[in-house]
This record gives sequence, C-alpha cells and structure tokens, in this order.
Amino acid sequence: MGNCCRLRTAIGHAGSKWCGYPGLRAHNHPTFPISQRSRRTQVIRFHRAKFPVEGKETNRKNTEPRILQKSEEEQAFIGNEADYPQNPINAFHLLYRIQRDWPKAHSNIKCDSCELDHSAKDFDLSYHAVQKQFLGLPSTIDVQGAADSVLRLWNVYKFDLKDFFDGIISDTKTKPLSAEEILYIARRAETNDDLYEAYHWLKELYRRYKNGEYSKSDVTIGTVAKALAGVYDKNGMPWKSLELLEEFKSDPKFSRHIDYYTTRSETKKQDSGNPLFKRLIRSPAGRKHHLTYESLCRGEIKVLNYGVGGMYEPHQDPLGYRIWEAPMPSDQDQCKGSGDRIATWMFYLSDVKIGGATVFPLIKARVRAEKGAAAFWYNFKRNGDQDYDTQHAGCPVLLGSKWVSNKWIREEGQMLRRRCGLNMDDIDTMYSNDLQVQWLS
Ligand SMILES: O=C(O)CCC(=O)C(=O)O
Ligand SMILES: [Fe+2]
Repeated sequence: MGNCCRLRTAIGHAGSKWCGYPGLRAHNHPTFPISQRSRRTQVIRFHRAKFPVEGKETNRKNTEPRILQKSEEEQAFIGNEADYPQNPINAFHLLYRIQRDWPKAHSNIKCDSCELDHSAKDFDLSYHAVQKQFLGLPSTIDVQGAADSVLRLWNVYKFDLKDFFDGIISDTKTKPLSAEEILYIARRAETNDDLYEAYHWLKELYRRYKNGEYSKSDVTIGTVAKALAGVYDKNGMPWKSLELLEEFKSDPKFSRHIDYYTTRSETKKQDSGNPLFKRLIRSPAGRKHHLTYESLCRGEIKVLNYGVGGMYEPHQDPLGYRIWEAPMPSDQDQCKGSGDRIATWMFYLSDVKIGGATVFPLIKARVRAEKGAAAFWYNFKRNGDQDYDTQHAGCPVLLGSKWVSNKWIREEGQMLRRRCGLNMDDIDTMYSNDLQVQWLS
C-alpha cells in the first residue's frame, strides 16, 4: 500500500489533510488501487475484449441484453487503454464487470451447434487467455479489494461524493458508478465496520433514488432503504432507522402491495363473550395499527394459489433463525439477516366457493377465505419465545380456487415497536376481519 493508505490507517479522517487533495491527481497516485493479483491483470486488455454484439443471431441468442448494453456503454469511456484502469472508478468497474458478468456472458455464447462470429471469437480468446495467464478470472477478493480502495481514496481525499458517483475525480470524467456498484461498495464499507463511509454512500444513493434516478436499475429503492436503515441501527441510531422506514412506507409508490387490504368493509364485533375471542379477534382497528408494523425487509411477500384439493399442512411460520444469528443460506436474499418472521399478514385475494379456510387448531379458530379480507398475528410472544399456539393450516379447497398472499414481518428494526411485556408470557391478540372468524368447539 502507498503512503496515503498507511497514513489513513494511522490517522483516520485526518488523512485528507496529510495527503492533500486536489493537489494529488488520481492518475499520479502512487498506488494502483487494487490488490496485487488484480494489478497484474490490468496489463491484459480486458476492457477491449468486446462482448459479441454483432454477428449471427444464433451465436448470441441467449446473451443477456443487459450485459451487452453495459459493455457498449463502457466502451465509450475507455479512451486511452493504458490509462483506463488507473482511475480507481474504472478499476472497480472493470473488476466488478469481469468478475460478475464475464463468466455469464461466456457461457451464453457457447453453443455446441453454432459457429462463433468475429466478436464472439475475440471474446472467447480473451476469456481463455486471461484464464490461462492468470490462473482464472479475478476473484471476489479482487473486487472487494477494488471496493476497499475506492472507499479509502474517497475517505482520504474527501472527493465530493456526488461527483464521485458521477465518475468525476478532479478533472477526469469516467463512466458513473451504477446503483448496484454503489450499493456493493457501501456494503463493503459496512462489512469493514466503516460505518461513516457506509452511511454517506447509502444516504446519497437513497436520495438519488427518491429523485427518480436509477429507475431502470435492478436494485430497488427498498433494498437501498433497508441497507441505510441497517447502518443507522449499527451507528446506534435506531430512531433514524425507524424514521426512514416511516418515510419510505408512507410513500404510496412503495406501499402499493398493501392497498387492496383497505377495501374490506367493517362490521361490528360479535362473539366477544367467547373466551377464545381474546386470542383471535375480528378487529378492523387492528389493521391500521399493525400496518405501521411494516418491516424493513420488504422482500418477503408470497402469493399462493390453490386449485381444487390444494391445502397447506399444519405448520408454524417462523423459520428458526433469529436476528442475532448468522444469516442462513436458505433465507431469501432481500431479507437475509433480518431475523425471523416476527409476525404474519395473510391476505385473502379470492373468494373460495367451498373450503380453503385457514385454521388454527390450537386456539380452535377458523378464518374463512374471503376476497379483500386479512388476518394478522404475531409468531412470537413478547418475551421473545416462539408462540406455538399460532400453528395453522390451509384447508383443502373443495370448490373454487384460492389465492392468498403472505407478508411476513421480520425482527429487524422492530425493537421500539414491539417491546417486552410486563409478564413473562404476555402474548398479543390475533386479528382478522369481522365476518370471517368462526369458532370451533
Ligand atoms: O393458505 C392458507 O390459508 C395458509 C397459508 C400459510 O399458512 C402460509 O403460506 O404460510
Ligand atoms: Fe403459514
């Protein structure tokens, strides 16, 4: 590592003062900002090997347009090849793209029965040359190294973050960082416990999303909001995390999926004398209150369709991994690390002629499947233990078709919303619309 990087480690944020920006230009920087192994790869003309964008249709029939498009865009910024990877943003683009997209593009052009056209051959040759000369393509470690370097440079030289995102360093301009790349780098900062950096990067990224930028990105605003909220939490600012969540949630663009829930009409309570009523009540009021319970993790929503005979065996919704445990590979990507399913929303999207109710055998209750209705319950007691009484099942559909949607609310970010109870076994009521609950004796 060059002097600046050592300085930064030793003196933290004062690094910019010692190394001096903008006097020191990016292309004069004494350190090539990626790991040794990747540094060697810069001499190979990775960036020149075009993906096969022209030629016989058969050669690229499976090639993802997104990959091709990226490559073409990038060509426009390459300019002088030798200088290209000396810009830290380019070095990052290059490694990120090669490590993630090349293997995918390569497997796409390979097809036993088809002939490779000129550009496909060029790409194939480069691919093999790189593999041979450097014993494989750059690895994730290289991409992480490039991300760390970008962060380090940004931190030491205090570039304007907006410019940096736009590919501007001093008086050089290159291809802007994509939302996906920014998120990757910010997450890297978080992993390295550089929460200051992670916070600034995510905050600016989120601001841009709200301005309508990156609308074509594969990364959703929800993913960015969640990442930012996570960093607030880690920085000891859970209230900021909740504030962000509120703001995000109140925007109608992002809460579409719960809209249909409010269409159901309300009727007055019945059966309040029933002791089991304490456990599962028909309360439209519950709706409003618990909608505010939306999780930071917006990914885990599921839609199910049951045909005749379709059913769901008795089960508990929790997955068995808690917020303090390492994420499980089986967890869905967007919700990874968000903890267990603290609560469940069940939305009924269709009427079922006969059958298809959701039953709760341990509390002896049944919720009828009726379009526009919903049920809500907590899967954990207030003391944090699983509430096994929430066991439930989807009855077989006898006549008709049943559509339901589940929205599971995860543990993350709920600490101020669901507090401990005063008694060891405190539980919460379950809610459903008035008409649908039936009591079983
Ligand atoms: O379809 C139902 O009624 C129950 C579905 C369910 O419990 C689930 O998807 O977890
Ligand atoms: Fe379930």
